[in-house]
Amino acid sequence: MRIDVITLFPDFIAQCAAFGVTGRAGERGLLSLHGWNPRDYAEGNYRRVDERPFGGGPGMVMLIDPLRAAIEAARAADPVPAKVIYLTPQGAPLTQAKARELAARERVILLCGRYEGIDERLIEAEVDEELSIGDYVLSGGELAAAVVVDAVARLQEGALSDAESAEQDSFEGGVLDCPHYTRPVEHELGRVPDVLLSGNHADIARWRRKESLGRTWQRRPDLLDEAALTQADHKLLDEYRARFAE
Ligand SMILES: NC(=O)c1ccc(NC2CCCC2)nc1
Repeated sequence: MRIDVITLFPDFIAQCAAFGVTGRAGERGLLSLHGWNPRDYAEGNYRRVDERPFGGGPGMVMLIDPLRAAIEAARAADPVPAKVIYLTPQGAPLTQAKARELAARERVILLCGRYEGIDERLIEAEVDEELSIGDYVLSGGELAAAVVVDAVARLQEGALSDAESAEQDSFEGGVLDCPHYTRPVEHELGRVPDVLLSGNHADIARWRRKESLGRTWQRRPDLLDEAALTQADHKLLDEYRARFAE
């Protein structure tokens, strides 16, 4: 997968993707990341990329032309067509399902704004989708872009070893992850649940599913409504809830 990022701070994105799973995905040729700086396409002595907003008000707005030229340069760098995604609080929420959809694409161009945002005419003309990583405001779209890069990189085939498999992801199947334990079995903070030591894989899978469902019920009941629960799931959830009825 190829990701082009339009940003005033290309090094920022390169650094975010240089470590761990994203770094390894790059080394394995599973993901290629390219930064395009609108300032390289800005004209005039000061190479302006922003200007004051019409209608007054605080802050600055990013100019159309440097952004448009950077997007065109990114498009021209590879024959594969790419959708342009603008990271903004006004965007659709990024979910694991959306991450999987993006991870299946050959190319994506991520557009990062700064200041108060970008001229609306550029959004209308060049942006295919607007995405938000959460309901809060950041000083730039770069952190949101880095989150998207991470979420799609780990989903590239071969990015995660079997031990790290994305199949058991939190939100996989729309429910939260179960608790995880490792050695030592006994610790001053407590003991590992016996079922996980039993070697009985059916019991372990059942316990993990029950914990995932139970935690989702407790912490994110909104997700539970969306998740397609089987009859067996409902039984597990009843068992989990029974703990609190006593
Ligand atoms: N929640 C988010 O995904 C998000 C994205 C961009 C942003 N700030 C950018 C947007 C235009 C100027 C700064 N803040 C928040």
